Amino acid sequence: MGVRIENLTVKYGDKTVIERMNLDVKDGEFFVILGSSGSGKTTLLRSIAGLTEISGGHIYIDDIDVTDFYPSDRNIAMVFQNFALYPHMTVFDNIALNLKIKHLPRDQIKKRVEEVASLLHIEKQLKKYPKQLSGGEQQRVGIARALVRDPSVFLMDEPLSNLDAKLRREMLGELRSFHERVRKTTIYVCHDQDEAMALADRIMVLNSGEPAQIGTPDDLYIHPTNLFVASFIGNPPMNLIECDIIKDESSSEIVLNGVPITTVDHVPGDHAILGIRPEKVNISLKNGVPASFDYFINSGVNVEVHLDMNNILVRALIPREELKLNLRDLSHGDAVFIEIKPGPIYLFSKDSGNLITEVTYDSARNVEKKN
Ligand SMILES: Nc1ncnc2c1ncn2[C@@H]1O[C@H](COP(=O)(O)OP(=O)(O)OP(=O)(O)O)[C@@H](O)[C@H]1O
Repeated sequence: MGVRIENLTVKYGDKTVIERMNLDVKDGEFFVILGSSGSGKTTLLRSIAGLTEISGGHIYIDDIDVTDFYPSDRNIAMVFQNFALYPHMTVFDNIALNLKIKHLPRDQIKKRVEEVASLLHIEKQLKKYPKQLSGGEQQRVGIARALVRDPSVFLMDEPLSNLDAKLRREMLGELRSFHERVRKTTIYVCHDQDEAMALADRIMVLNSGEPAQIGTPDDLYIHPTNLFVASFIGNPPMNLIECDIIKDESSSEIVLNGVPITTVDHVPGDHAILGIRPEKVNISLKNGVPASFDYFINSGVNVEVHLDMNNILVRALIPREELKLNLRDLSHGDAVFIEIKPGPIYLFSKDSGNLITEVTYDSARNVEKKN
């Protein structure tokens, strides 16, 4: 059950966008395909829908090989970023259209349309025509038109991207709540990591048509396996700073800006990229790795402090109540120290970008100020 992709290859002319991709989306899973513009998200989704011709491989929906099926025979419902409502039909008729085509009994159609309309808070708009609705309401009608059906799979391509920030937030909650209730396999394409983290059971991060990592939002956030995912997931993004590796016979010491941070099992090379989440960085006037204060941004619950370490920006995200010093006493360029809080830190290869090791940093061994 669910959706299975085997050795999928998609080409446009002689340009290969997806090459021999394998993917298993479980039955009832909310699966998000996340990637930047041009990474192949839409191509992948349209291939599953049967709207893009594929050059090789197989696509299974509910264990049926649908590779040669027409889109209309794949039992899917799609929501696009740009969709057209029928202007001469009421909202009710727009939503009911697919059910009428299937000749469902009238009372059942009415019940289903009203349920979905209520879920998306457009129950008062059912008698109106599309042009009497705001952009956000029209978008909800487009989504309702897909949700009202009972397909094997929902395929959604950036359905919220035309909405303003507040509506988008609301709709994220509604889509997730709908999914909790129906548990229908959903494949959802977006480029926004906050949206992906909010919705997904699992996320695939796409990098130039290739899966960079597949996992739960927590997997990707806590255990990124490469620099691409580490820098893509997280807001503000993970600090990625070049460090030195000083070796003795049995172990390697990670040294940041001249200050030893921690010892790890032997790792290759003399340099690596150290990854530290901004929420694991604190600012101190006494202990830690030398840096200079740049500026801070107050975002309510947290304060985001920008620090400079040899021309590299290091962000600290500090809960306001944990702040031990008054940031307004600091001026641009003042010497401060970066303290690392207990928790995971990451070492990535400078060459391949792959994770070398993940270490649980222990503050008991916190670095001392060097004189
Ligand atoms: N019909 C087409 N003909 C030729 N090249 C195409 C076609 N559609 C997409 N491409 C190319 O394939 C690559 C992947 O495009 P795709 O639209 O799948 O990316 P995407 O991740 O969905 O991007 P976006 O977020 O901008 O929609 C891009 O380099 C794009 O230029």
